[in-house]
Amino acid sequence: MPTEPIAPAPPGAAAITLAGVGYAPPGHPPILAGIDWTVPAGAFHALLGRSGCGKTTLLKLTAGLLPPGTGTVCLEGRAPQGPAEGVGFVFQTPTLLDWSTALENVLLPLSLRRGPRRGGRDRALALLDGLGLGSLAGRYPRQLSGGQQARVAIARALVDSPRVLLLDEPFSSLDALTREALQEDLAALCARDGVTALLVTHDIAEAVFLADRVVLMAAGRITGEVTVDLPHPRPPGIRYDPGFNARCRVLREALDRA
Ligand SMILES: Nc1ncnc2c1ncn2[C@@H]1O[C@H](COP(=O)(O)OP(=O)(O)OP(=O)(O)O)[C@@H](O)[C@H]1O
Repeated sequence: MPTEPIAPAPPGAAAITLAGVGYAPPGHPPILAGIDWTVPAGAFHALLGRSGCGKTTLLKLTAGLLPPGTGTVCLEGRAPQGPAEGVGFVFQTPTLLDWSTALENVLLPLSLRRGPRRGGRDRALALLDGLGLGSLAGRYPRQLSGGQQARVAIARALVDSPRVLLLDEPFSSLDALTREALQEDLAALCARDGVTALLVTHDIAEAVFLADRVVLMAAGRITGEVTVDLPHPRPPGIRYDPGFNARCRVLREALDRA
């Protein structure tokens, strides 16, 4: 059934709200309990925690891919019900279609929804170009490196001009230099388009580089929140700044305590 278009949330209004959210898979103990979290429109929040603490489960609930057992999830003013217009998702692995070119993969969300929109191809090519893949648009995934495939996945998530981007450790399989380059591209694209982003990561420096606010999670509960009061988007050189490293240390110590 077609859904009504949703007006973008004004800057500062809540784009994502989780209230008292808990989840237990059928026949299993709870993975998440008592999650309260608000992401304002246009903000970039990161969810940081050790492997297995429940980060991916929380992102799936936010996207509407899982229903909450308790509490409520509100994404742009409504309860999410699976993939929705205005919401982009980047998974842990690029999950590209092997038989489609990079450009065709980027255009996929438009083709699935209502056929390629006017200007969709131009936007896809511009995104690929902006991510350094302008000359590789006609290549198939097997002809691309892991980092290039990750870039295609980001372009695909952005092609429909999402207002909200949900990212699940999108760079975790990449080498450090490629990861940093992609973090810089992502920060620039989100800042340029005013996208609200929620990034799941276990990389402390990645959270500090990208996020305005970092939420810490352990054993299915939020254990702390830290505001990252650094300029946004951050210049690459900030990684060598003592203030950047001090914030990484604060998060590291908070994770150790959790
Ligand atoms: N469908 C399920 N049934 C039972 N247990 C599950 C199910 N899905 C996840 N779990 C368990 O819930 C916990 C949280 O899983 P989740 O994938 O959310 O963690 P995560 O923090 O994203 O981990 P990672 O950083 O390793 O990706 C894990 O212990 C996992 O084994």
